[in-house]
Amino acid sequence: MIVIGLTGSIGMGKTTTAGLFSEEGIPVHDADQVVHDLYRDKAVAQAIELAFPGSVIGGEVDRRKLSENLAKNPANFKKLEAIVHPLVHERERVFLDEQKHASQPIVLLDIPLLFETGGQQRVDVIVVASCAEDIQRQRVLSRPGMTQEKLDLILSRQLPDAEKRAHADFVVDTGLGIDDARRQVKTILETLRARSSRSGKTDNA
Ligand SMILES: CC(C)(COP(=O)(O)OP(=O)(O)OC[C@H]1O[C@@H](n2cnc3c(N)ncnc32)[C@H](O)[C@@H]1O)[C@@H](O)C(=O)NCCC(=O)NCCS
Ligand SMILES: Nc1ncnc2c1ncn2[C@@H]1O[C@H](COP(=O)(O)OP(=O)(O)OP(=O)(O)O)[C@@H](O)[C@H]1O
Repeated sequence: MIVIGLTGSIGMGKTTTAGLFSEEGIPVHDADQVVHDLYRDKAVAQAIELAFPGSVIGGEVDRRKLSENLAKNPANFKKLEAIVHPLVHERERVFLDEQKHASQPIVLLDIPLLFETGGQQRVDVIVVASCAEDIQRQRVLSRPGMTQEKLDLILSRQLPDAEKRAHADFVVDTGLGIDDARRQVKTILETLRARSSRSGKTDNA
């Protein structure tokens, strides 16, 4: 099974690109989505309320409250990540086991902090979603509740885009529109399938 690791800085188009892989029949595991789901879990919400009082509303983690806390004290990111990341990794392991049992030839892990958390070890191929910085800022700042301060805070915790691209096996340019990105994704999959059928032939020779 080929495990693709898809990453990219905030607003670069990871989720959209993951959706294009999904359209092509590739099973996708989305770490950001897992975090959002975990925040609705009672036990997780309790642990986060203990560490960050006032960040749980109605039994669920309120991401806006949590963001306000992090903006006041960015050192708290480490404390939050220590609670959340092991749970995300556990979900990821379960997903990979399930897909392996189902004999899926290619799967995709959408991991925003792939490089920052040593995730390169867990994947076979790295795809980076990227676009020009002005497009990225425009996209992110148009989101409700997003501020320049919050964007800068998140960017300060992410490996710069140029470094991500330098370490990628493939880059999907998401600044050219959805049809172009779809074509790029199809080409990546064709390349991976051709590679794996070549290596299959070599193994059997
Ligand atoms: C900071 C939080 C509250 C902001 O929530 P919000 O709904 O506004 O944003 P969302 O979760 O959609 O993330 C937006 C972007 O920020 C990135 N981001 C999120 N957490 C982090 C982090 N710890 N370090 C760097 N970038 C991060 C995301 O990957 C994404 O690209 C939330 O992202 C969070 O709880 N993060 C901690 C968990 C984490 O590390 N997630 C990353 C993937 S496992
Ligand atoms: N190929 C594309 N063509 C046109 N618009 C795109 C493309 N990819 C992404 N976008 C747009 O850019 C915005 C951000 O995309 P998306 O949510 O996929 O990014 P992300 O990297 O997952 O963001 P985050 O890091 O915050 O989770 C969305 O409005 C999306 O529609």
